[in-house]
Amino acid sequence: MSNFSNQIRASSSLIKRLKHLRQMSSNLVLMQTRSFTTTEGQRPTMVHKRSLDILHDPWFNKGTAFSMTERDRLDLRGLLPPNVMSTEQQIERFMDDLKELEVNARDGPYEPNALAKWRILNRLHDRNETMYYKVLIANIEEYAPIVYTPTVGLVCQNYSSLFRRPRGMYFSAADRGEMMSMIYNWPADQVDMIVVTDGSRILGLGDLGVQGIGIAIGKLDLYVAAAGINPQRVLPVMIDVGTNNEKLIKNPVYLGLQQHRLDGDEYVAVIDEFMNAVFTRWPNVIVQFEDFQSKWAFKLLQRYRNSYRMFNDDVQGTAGVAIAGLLGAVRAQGKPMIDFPKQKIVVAGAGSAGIGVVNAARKTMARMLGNNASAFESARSQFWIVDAKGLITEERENIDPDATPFARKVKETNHQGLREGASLVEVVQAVKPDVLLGLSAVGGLFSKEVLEALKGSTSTRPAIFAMSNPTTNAECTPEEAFSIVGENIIFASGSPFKDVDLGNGRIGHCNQGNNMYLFPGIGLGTLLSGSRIISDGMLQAAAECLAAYMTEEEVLKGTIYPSISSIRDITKEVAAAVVKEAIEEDLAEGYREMDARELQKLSQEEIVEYVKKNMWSPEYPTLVYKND
Ligand SMILES: NC(=O)c1ccc[n+]([C@@H]2O[C@H](COP(=O)([O-])OP(=O)(O)OC[C@H]3O[C@@H](n4cnc5c(N)ncnc54)[C@H](O)[C@@H]3O)[C@@H](O)[C@H]2O)c1
Ligand SMILES: O=C(O)C[C@H](O)C(=O)O
Ligand SMILES: [Mg+2]
Repeated sequence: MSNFSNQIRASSSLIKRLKHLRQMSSNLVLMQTRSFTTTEGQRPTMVHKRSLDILHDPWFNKGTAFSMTERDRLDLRGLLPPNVMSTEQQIERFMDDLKELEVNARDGPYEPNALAKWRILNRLHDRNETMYYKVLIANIEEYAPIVYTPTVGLVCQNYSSLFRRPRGMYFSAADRGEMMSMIYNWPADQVDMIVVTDGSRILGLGDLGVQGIGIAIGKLDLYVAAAGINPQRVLPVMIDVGTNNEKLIKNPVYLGLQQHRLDGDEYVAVIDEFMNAVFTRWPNVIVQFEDFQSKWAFKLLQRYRNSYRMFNDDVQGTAGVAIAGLLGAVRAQGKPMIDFPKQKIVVAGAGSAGIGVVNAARKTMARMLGNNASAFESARSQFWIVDAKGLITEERENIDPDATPFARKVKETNHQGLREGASLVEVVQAVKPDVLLGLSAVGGLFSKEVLEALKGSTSTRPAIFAMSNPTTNAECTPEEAFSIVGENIIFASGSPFKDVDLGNGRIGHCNQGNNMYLFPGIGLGTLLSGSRIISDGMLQAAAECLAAYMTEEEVLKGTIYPSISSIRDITKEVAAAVVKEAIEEDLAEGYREMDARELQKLSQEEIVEYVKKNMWSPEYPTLVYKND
């Protein structure tokens, strides 16, 4: 009996325990269901789309809020900026932007509605590419300053707020080991042109991190508008290795990795992995490096230029544009170009752009002087380089190896009454240069004192190149240059300025000395020649073509660069010059049905025609549905 009652007691307690367990598990289910309901709001939605088709579908798009798992499973990895955001952060970003609209729209004193114009154009770009490029090409003079320099700088500064629909690809430090598979998330089978930046030096605006993608987009707009590269075959890329901009690291709505930049071998490994991935998928692509800080610009150029089809626009494109302008300035003095090696040139700025220019200018001078060792040595002495620490001489401590060949010798500086670290004013006063060229990113560096000193120039027509971007970083304005130095000068700036009214119907012409006159033609010419690399000769041919584009009459009037309204024509000519040089150097391997042997047979006119025929124009094709 006791056994029986014991059994009853045991089984009733078992039943109780079971009941309790059931209750607990049903509570758990309830809790799970509740928590599921509160965090997600609904059961998963089944989608039959992937990749850009989701991002472009307003029903499904979550923008930066796609989780990493979703990004992986929906083939979105790399198509969005790396920072995964909550809905609250997204809304904060949107509201900030909406409320700041009026304050942010202005770009300097000239353009009160710059950002508003950019937004309208950008929306058109998202909806209808053909129409966008038709508008851009037909109005290039008016809208290049919006989609490109200078407003693109303001766009990059505000990109975390302005970001709407993603464009291009993002590879981040967190994607190491994944890039080869991520590159296949890009929906186009063929890509001809990539512009890549790591955002470390955007124009003269410093480290803008992931927001620098705007500059790659702006450069590719010119590739399409000026060079006729098919917009379906361009790819803007941002390599986000972090940022050293503390404001961005602390900004809750920043779109990029909120960590300091990778450096050293770790950094190089990321860029190597990216290059390997893109050239594996698209062996014929051309990669333009843009706005990398000088520290890496030269190193990466040397690392890749003999094995990949790549170039650095800030180092090589800028150098070519500056040489064309410098040769124009010689002609504008009524002298033959061959007099270039006699020019005394003071350069303010020893970064990727400044050093790129002096290296190329020295080589050009040396070639004119006979292209031997003594010519090369004598060309060196035509340059005086001033950086943030003043004149660079042999006595400079920890001198940057890229600047070393241009360090002035102590004997020379003593002779001129100069010394290590002499100020820009002192250098201009002592040297009395023919040319004062600024690539310093310091707005107003060519102060009243500096320009006054330039009045002592020994040139009959001194030239001022205020090449830093954007507008606020120009070393001086054309008004300052013409009013202080005199009417008989040559003036060029990196960002566009209006011509100056000198009174009595005379105008002071303001040239735009920007690498936009070369990079589209360098890219197009390389593509159409099928050259495996971009040689010095091809770059030189591009620069000489730009220099020769201006007539004697134009140059004598002070116009040393073409108007942007003819950028499509000048790009065609530059591309043809690049193709021709590639053929002459036996680098041209051909493009599509035009093989290397066919290319060899083309005359100069036929090369130009070949280039013209291969430039894409924005026309609607007839679309036909194909069910495969
Ligand atoms: N017009 C164009 O086509 C074109 C092309 C490339 C670059 N840029 C412009 O050139 C500028 C520089 O680019 P970067 O890549 O060489 O940048 P960078 O930061 O590497 O170099 C800037 C250089 O300027 C020097 N500098 C700073 N303050 C100075 C001062 N007070 N006096 C003299 N020198 C000073 C620095 O020491 C450094 O050597 C940027 O504004 C960029 O937009 C223009
Ligand atoms: O982007 C430009 O307008 C020119 C140049 O590449 C720059 O970095 O300033
Ligand atoms: Mg640049």
